[in-house]
Amino acid sequence: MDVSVIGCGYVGASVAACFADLGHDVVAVDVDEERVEAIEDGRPPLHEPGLDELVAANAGERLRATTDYDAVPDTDLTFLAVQTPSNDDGSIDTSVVEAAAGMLGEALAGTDEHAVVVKSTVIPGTTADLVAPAVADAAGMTVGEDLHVGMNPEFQREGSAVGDFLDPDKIVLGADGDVEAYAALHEAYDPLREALDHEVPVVETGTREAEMIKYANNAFLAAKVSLANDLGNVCKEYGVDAYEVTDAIGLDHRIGAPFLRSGVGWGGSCFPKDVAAIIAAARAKGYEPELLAAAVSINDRQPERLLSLLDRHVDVAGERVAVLGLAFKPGTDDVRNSRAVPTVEGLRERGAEVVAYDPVAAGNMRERFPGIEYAESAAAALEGASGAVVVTDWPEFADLDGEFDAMADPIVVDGRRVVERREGITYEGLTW
Ligand SMILES: NC(=O)C1=CN([C@@H]2O[C@H](COP(=O)(O)OP(=O)(O)OC[C@H]3O[C@@H](n4cnc5c(N)ncnc54)[C@H](O)[C@@H]3O)[C@@H](O)[C@H]2O)C=CC1
Ligand SMILES: O=C(O)[C@H]1O[C@H](OP(=O)(O)OP(=O)(O)OC[C@H]2O[C@@H](n3ccc(=O)[nH]c3=O)[C@H](O)[C@@H]2O)[C@H](O)[C@@H](O)[C@@H]1O
Repeated sequence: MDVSVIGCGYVGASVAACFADLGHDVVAVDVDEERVEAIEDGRPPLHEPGLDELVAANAGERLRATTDYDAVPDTDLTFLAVQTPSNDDGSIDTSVVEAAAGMLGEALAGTDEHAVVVKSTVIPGTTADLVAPAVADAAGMTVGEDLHVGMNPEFQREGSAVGDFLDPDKIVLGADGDVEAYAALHEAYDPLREALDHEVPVVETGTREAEMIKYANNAFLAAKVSLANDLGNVCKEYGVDAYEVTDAIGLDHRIGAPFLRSGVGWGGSCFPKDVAAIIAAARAKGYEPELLAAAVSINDRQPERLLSLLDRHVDVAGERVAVLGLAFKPGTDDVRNSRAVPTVEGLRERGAEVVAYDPVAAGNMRERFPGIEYAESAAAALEGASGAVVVTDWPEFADLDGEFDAMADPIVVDGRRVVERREGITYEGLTW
């Protein structure tokens, strides 16, 4: 099948490379020349484990990249995978999707038939009410006749995007009853399902439902972590180990073990953006989503709770304090909405001299905080520090041991339950 993917970011690049590897002829389109050049040269346009091999293996053959939309009409199906950032009030900014839909429509003018599928995360109604008319008007096509429109949300995580795409828990196909759109999506996904040794549930639904499934999925997971944090904060007040509690409740199949790790909270490019967007969308309709709003405020509070535990042991004004971990989660250099940002801000407000360490994310955090010190290793960050806070659960922090002896005052406040408690350090867990 000939497939085009608009947008070569985290989602678009991995989706394009995976579909090519599964045997489709894929053309990836982006306005960013560097990303296009990278793919054309056989290099991944961004860091994502496994993407390098897939791009190298398929570039120049089943995977091509271009800045030119003229390549699109030769394909049968186009996925729109451009960014959907937040407006200042948290609502979704659809201007990039709308612009891409218009460009796509212009390129499709004169085409006999085409399927357009939104992969970006968008508020219910965006596909049917904004994208479909934008493409149809620019192309001079008619939705449901020669233009088939669908919505296929993506559930991959950063750091495991390729693996998640190739072995999904579910495939959601929204197409408002358009048989041709469902058929095109099935044709795209059939090789993936055939390559697996187990069945993948395929949910055929409407475009609004598909859009909402994506938000509900992220909102549920974010709220699950916030509930674990809320309960964890209660545990801490009572001297109860929240991890023993969540390990036990996670055994109840109705609860499930994943996403119960309490600590300094959730960050990244998606949970904060998507929870804010669905809250804003609810409010726009006059509904107050109280539980989701509480999930956000609990999340916003956790970094300050982390620092207040440090305050119990040391007045950090004028003192060197180590921040271990800057990425929003391990396995990535992404610092967008990382809990390290409010943590560093809180330390600086207290007058601390911050020395930060992250195995890969220091470069990105330097753009946000150029004025703090960045250490080359956790050991170097800890040396002479009067306190340390752990913000990211990088596995290497679990191996720290004698390094704490070089601290001026070995106070360790762990926001991720990754450091081993040991003799000789004053250890505080955020929720244990
Ligand atoms: N990052 C992730 O792990 C996940 C993201 N999503 C959703 O997928 C969507 C895309 O996210 P990312 O890939 O992270 O974004 P990104 O910002 O990494 O990539 C978007 C790409 O689209 C390109 N682009 C923008 N306008 C264009 C146009 N008119 N024509 C062609 N290319 C254009 C940009 O240059 C950029 O390379 C968002 O809605 C996001 O919420 C969904 C699941 C996972
Ligand atoms: O829409 C998206 O873009 C993606 O958002 C998340 O993926 P991602 O943000 O890459 O990372 P997660 O592994 O979900 O972690 C998100 C945040 O939650 C935190 N978290 C996660 C799990 C947990 O138990 N505790 C916890 O604090 C992590 O530290 C991290 O800051 C979802 O897991 C993906 O399914 C979704 O496709």
